[in-house]
Amino acid sequence: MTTNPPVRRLADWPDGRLRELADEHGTPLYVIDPDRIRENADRLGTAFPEAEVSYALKANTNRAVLDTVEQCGLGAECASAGEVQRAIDAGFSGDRIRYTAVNPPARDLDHVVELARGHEFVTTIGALDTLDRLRDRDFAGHICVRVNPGVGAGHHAKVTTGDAPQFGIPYDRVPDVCTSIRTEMPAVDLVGLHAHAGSGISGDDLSAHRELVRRMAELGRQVGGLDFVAVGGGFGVPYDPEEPPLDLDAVAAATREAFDRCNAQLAIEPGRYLVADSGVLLTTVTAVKPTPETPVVGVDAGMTTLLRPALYGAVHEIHSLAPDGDARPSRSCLLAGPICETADVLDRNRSLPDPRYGDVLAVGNAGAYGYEMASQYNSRPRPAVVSLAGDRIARRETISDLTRLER
Ligand SMILES: Cc1ncc(COP(=O)(O)O)c(C=O)c1O
Ligand SMILES: N[C@@H](CCCC[NH3+])C(=O)O
Repeated sequence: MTTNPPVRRLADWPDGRLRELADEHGTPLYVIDPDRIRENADRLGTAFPEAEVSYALKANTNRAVLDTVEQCGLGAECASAGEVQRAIDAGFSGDRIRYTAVNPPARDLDHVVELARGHEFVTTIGALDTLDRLRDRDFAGHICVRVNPGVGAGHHAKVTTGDAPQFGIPYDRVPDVCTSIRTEMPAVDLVGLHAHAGSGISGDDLSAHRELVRRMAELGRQVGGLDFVAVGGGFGVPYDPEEPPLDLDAVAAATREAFDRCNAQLAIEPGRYLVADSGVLLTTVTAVKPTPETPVVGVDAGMTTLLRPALYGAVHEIHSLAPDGDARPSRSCLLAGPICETADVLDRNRSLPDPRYGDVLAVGNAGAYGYEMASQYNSRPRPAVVSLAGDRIARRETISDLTRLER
């Protein structure tokens, strides 16, 4: 059974403290609560006691986040040489790191092969020629094969990976590929299989998750002699306040049942589930423009701060932190950021206590794929990140940072 609340909604954050942080550090500002990451890690560990749980770094690579995850004893699933380096720097030992190479650039392989000599982590290949490229670099070590399971799931087609051809070796070819690795490549040790259905799995699409796990267990039995079979991450969190939280015990039960009779260890690699509700984004109202239809409310966080609404049409919970908000009438508004793109809209129809210039708004579930996908487009410096306790865990970029890399 789970031991702590399965979701932290925006209303559970301390408004007064968020206002203080906005005053002290300015906005846009990401606020991260490491305690919530620990609670999420505990809940995963309780639901999946038999599994090796690795954090998918791509959700949030801030060093304070990685330190917290490392202290929780989880592993690190890395998508690039940069993420492997970050994991090592944060103290993850090689046996807790897995590098999942997706069409890896040569520079990534150079760096990773060098790191693997000292740290002996597992490298997951999604194409046979990646193995040839590793051998060209005298790679010797642990290999895992990424499978394209032909089963996808996710909150949006853009993040549904299990049936996308660019990820993994087609399911039916995997046994032969594993045989040739074992017979023709003595320097590498095949230790696992891996697949990932996609990101943002909700209670409704558990059937896809179950089918992926079933297929992977079958493959694990067929290939045999493996240390682990990884069935990916993708556990969703409710962005809509009305949506119930993912029933983690039900996901674990479905996984266990489908993984039946596979001798290898079950491995999972959630990103979003660990960090999404550990973070909020604070943004300030910079303009209120009456229009004949929905009034436009300008805010200082745009698609360069939080890309998810523009990229996926994602809808995040948004609250006003105005101290007198309860006394104001509600108004529907279009919340737009400061970027010269029509897509730069946080929400087209959001009801808020009559927004006024200077109000601070809080955006929920911003701990995953928020800061991580921020950019400097329109020459907007990236925001600061602070912990709920007030530690500055990433400084705000300045205008001079924008040209730091240029001659
Ligand atoms: C290979 C792999 N593992 C793990 C994850 C983590 O996904 P999520 O953050 O949805 O748990 C992803 C992202 O979708 C991924 O591509
Ligand atoms: N960036 C996506 C998740 C992608 C996961 C990467 N495989 C999101 O914000 O929902």
